[in-house]
Amino acid sequence: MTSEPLLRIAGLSSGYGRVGVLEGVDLEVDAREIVVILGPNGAGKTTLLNSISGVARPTAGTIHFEGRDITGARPEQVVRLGLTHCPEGRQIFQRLTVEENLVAAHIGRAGKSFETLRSEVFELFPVLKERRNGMASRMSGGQQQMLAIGRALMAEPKLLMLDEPSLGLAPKIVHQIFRIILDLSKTGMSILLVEQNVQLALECGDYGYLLNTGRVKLHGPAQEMAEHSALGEHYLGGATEDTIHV
Ligand SMILES: Nc1ncnc2c1ncn2[C@@H]1O[C@H](COP(=O)(O)OP(=O)(O)OP(=O)(O)O)[C@@H](O)[C@H]1O
Repeated sequence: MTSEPLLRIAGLSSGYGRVGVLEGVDLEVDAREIVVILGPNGAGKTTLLNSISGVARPTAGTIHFEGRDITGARPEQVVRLGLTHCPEGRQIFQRLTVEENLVAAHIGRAGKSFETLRSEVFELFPVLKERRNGMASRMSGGQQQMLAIGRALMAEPKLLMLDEPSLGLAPKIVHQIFRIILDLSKTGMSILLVEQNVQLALECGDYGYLLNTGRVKLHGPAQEMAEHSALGEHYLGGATEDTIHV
């Protein structure tokens, strides 16, 4: 018997108001898995995360999390179920301190206290502990990204959705962020990762999906995706019509 995936998306169409973006997207994330979503600008990657987290409204299809139908659920309901979205662009409170940012992100979802969660975040990102009383706006881009991930972790996610965590960061910091993603996965957390850094994302991930013009164009185990010639074609605009399962 095959077990139910942690997240199961079937035939999802979604967008903003009358603007349709996604069409017929099928995607699954298993427990402890790192699933990577790739695709050129405007492909619909962020819209997919927004649809799961309740920011964009699905117009067709279903989203199940731990077997529960969450299609069209509100963001605060989704996060309470253990699905946390760390959005693109490090959306942190610039005028609050590191500590205050973490306090504001704590929703008291499950069993762990604020202090325990904060210690876990500080262990993962020692620099946040060092700068706990410093203003977020005074930190570097990499440190702000760490704080954004730290904030997401304060909600105790079972599935963490990360939207382009490496965007605009120096290579050394990017590697550090990917190392953290792997470490989080080892703790049993599932990760849904949107990335423009294709090579690194597929090295780190278990399974990949390529989106283009709101549809899944290619999907398969990360290693096989990395070797697939169609991956480059989609980035260069030579899209094929059907979904390829590698
Ligand atoms: N709030 C919005 N209202 C209307 N249209 C939107 C909104 N946000 C995004 N779009 C449109 O939806 C389409 C997909 O955008 P989306 O941000 O999901 O793509 P993406 O793959 O994440 O791209 P990028 O890598 O550039 O962030 C684009 O055509 C974009 O203009």
